[in-house]
Amino acid sequence: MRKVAGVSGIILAGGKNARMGTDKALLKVGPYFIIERIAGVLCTLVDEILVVTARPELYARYGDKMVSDIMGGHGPLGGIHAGLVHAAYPRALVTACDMPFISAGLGGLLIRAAAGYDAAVPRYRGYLEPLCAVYTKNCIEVIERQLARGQNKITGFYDRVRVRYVEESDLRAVEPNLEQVFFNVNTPDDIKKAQLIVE
Ligand SMILES: Nc1nc2c(ncn2[C@@H]2O[C@H](COP(=O)(O)OP(=O)(O)OP(=O)(O)O)[C@@H](O)[C@H]2O)c(=O)[nH]1
Repeated sequence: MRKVAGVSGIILAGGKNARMGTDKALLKVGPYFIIERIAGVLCTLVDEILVVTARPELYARYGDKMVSDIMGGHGPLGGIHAGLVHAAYPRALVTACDMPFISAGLGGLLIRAAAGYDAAVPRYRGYLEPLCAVYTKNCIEVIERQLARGQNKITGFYDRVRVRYVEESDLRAVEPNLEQVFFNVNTPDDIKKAQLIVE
């Protein structure tokens, strides 16, 4: 796959991991840590990788820049905001740090779909997947205003920017196993499921 120039990659790794009880991103699925798998896919697509985390010492080897939330305590949307502010490029492919099976096919499709829009967000089985999506710096200001109102819902600002919703038929054209690519690990049981997939 050819890289689209001028795109950042943002890995959100600032969560509490309460359900897992340990850092999800540093659990292994197959021979690789989850964050290692994600960084391996992102580096085929983007020109820099930012990890948004309060613990840079854990993740330094998986990104070019370690950055912290600027508006902390707002959950993943605070991480998206900080990533966009610190990104060197106007567009960013954003992923959670707990999605072991994200693919270059999906990421590439989202980057291409975002052309002419402020964001590109997949919709799978009727649900948006805002933690595996492309956002541009045009979103920064509206996110700031939303967070300042104490509203942390990731999709809460979508009606104020131009969002390209990437529908299931388009997603399937590049990625037949959508259930797998959007799978995220939250609990010890999820890790067992992920292991079964790679075995
Ligand atoms: N930068 C940043 N990332 C966050 C924050 N909260 C969650 N994330 C990330 O957003 C993604 C989804 O997080 P969740 O699974 O909803 O929450 P979590 O805190 O990781 O896990 P739980 O504590 O079990 O809910 C993961 O990649 C998290 O690391 C935050 O406040 N800041």
